[in-house]
Amino acid sequence: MSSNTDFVLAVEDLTVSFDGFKAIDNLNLYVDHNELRVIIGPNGAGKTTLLDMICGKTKATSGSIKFHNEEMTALPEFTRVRKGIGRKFQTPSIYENLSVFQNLEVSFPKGRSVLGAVFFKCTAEVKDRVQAIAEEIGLADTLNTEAGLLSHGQKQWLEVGMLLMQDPELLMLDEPIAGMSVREREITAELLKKISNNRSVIVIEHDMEFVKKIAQKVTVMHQGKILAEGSMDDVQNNPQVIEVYLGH
Ligand SMILES: Nc1ncnc2c1ncn2[C@@H]1O[C@H](COP(=O)(O)OP(=O)(O)OP(=O)(O)O)[C@@H](O)[C@H]1O
Repeated sequence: MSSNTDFVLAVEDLTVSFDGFKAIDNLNLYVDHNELRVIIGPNGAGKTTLLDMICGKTKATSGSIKFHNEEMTALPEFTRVRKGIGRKFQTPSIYENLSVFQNLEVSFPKGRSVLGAVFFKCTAEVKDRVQAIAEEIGLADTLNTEAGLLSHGQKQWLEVGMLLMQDPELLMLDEPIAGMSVREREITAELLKKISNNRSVIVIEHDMEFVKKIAQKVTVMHQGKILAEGSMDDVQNNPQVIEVYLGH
């Protein structure tokens, strides 16, 4: 299949092998503008590896990753970030000793380094941006709180906010609700729906209750390939999906 310029992300014939083992095997994936895509599949299916390859952490053995029709495979991770690919890892990387405000402030593209932030002049533009993002992630009332004092869920939302400060067009999250309470999961579902109103979001998730809450289109991976793709109903009723994943 040839690349399609209408997609935010077009992954084609993507393969990575580790000592001959193909963790991603000739995979094609297309993500639309403002789409919230959920990727599910058994352990070892290659979900995390796929996100690692899109963000540039893992190099492809072969194949293509196009972001806005621009080939990404040869670009380093930081260049992909600059171009608008944001990735949230499972372990939070917030600065515990800085306030919520400061964490967001240092994530603004111009003042990204922590050292730089000490001397960083807080312009009105940055302040407005911090305020808007803090409201979006539900932390507007905790701007002066030290990040280390936040609840687990709040820390995760702060990290999402730090990524949003860079205004990514594609945001990828790996198991965003791990360790969260029921209430925090509900808030996270709403947050993900909200942020996908004006950007594309890819979420890897194992918790099917959560997937049902947020899913538009679901991609099921198995052995480095796509096993099925479609609505929640489609994939839930797919016998192959039940066999390799949902039936367990
Ligand atoms: N750097 C690497 N070197 C060798 N093998 C790797 C490497 N990274 C991943 N793998 C292997 O590739 C396969 C896919 O792993 P991956 O973590 O992407 O799966 P996953 O679908 O995210 O699983 P989980 O749901 O458990 O997180 C696994 O068999 C894993 O051991």
